[in-house]
Amino acid sequence: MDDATGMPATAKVVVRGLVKEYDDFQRGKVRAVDGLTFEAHAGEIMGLLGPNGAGKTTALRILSTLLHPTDGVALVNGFDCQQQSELVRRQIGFISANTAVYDRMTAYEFVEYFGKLHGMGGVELTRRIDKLFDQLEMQSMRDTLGAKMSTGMKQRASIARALIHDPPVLIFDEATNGLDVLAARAVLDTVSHLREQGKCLIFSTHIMREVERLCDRVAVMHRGRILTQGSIEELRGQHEEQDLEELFFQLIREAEASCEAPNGEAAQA
Ligand SMILES: Nc1ncnc2c1ncn2[C@@H]1O[C@H](COP(=O)(O)OP(=O)(O)OP(=O)(O)O)[C@@H](O)[C@H]1O
Repeated sequence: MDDATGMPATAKVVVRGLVKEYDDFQRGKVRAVDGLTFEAHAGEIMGLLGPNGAGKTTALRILSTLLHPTDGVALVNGFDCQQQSELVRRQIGFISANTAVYDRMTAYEFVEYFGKLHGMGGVELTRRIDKLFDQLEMQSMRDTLGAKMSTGMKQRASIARALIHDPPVLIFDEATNGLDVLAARAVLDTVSHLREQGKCLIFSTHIMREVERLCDRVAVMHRGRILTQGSIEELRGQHEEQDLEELFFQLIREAEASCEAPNGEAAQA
C-alpha cells in the first residue's frame, strides 16, 4: 500500500464515487457520471466499455482535469485531479479521436512545440522526438504539414504529442473512431507496446473486439454507472456468457429494464 493515498502502490489511477452533473438547457440536470469507482494499474490496460452517452468521455475529462467533478475523488499517480491539476497534467497523455494538429506545422514542429510546452528542450527533446518518431514509424512524415496529413498520420502525430513528456498514464478516448483498419491497428499496437513499457492505460471504446484484444480488465458503463468490472475471463465466468457482445447486450438490457421499473425502486439498484 502507498501510505499517502491508501491505494495499492501500483494503482496509478484511482476513481472513487465520482459524480458529474451538467446543467442542460433543455434536459435540466443531467447526471452523466453517477458514482463511478475503479482503479487502473501500471502495466495494464483498463477498458471503459459503454454505448454512446454512457459517461466515458465525461469521466476521462475529469481525469484529465478538463472538468471538475460534482462529487467524489479522482487521483492520478496520487495527485488529486481537482486540487492538483497542474501536477496531474504532467502525469497524463490524452488521446481522443478528434485531437487536432496544426495545419501549418510539420509533424516534427508540432511534437517539438508540445515538448517545449512541457518545459523540455535541447538535446533531451531532440532525442525524445527521434525515439518517438522511430517507435511510431513517423520518420517519413517528419516534414509533412498538418494540412497534408491523412487521418492516420494525424492520429500518430497526436499520439506522439501525448507521449512527448513520457507520462506514466495514458488515456485513450475512443481513439480509433474514424480511422481505417490499418490506422486503427497501428493505434492498438501502440497501446500494447505502451503496456509493455509499464504504462498505465485507460482505453475507452464501444468496440467489443478492441476490448477483447487489448484490455486486461474492463468496466462496462451505462448511464454513468459501472454495471460490472473485472478481467474478461472473470466477467465471462460471473455472467455465464462466453460471447462478450452478448454479455454486453444482456447487461444493458437488464439495466434498461431496471430503469423502467414502474415503482422506480429497481432504478436505484
Ligand atoms: N456539456 C454537457 N452538457 C450537458 N450534457 C452533457 C454535456 N456533455 C455530456 N453530456 C451528457 O452526458 C451524458 C454522457 O455523455 P458522455 O459524452 O460523457 O458519454 P460517452 O460515453 O463518452 O458517449 P459518447 O461516446 O457519445 O461521447 C450524455 O447524456 C450527454 O448528452
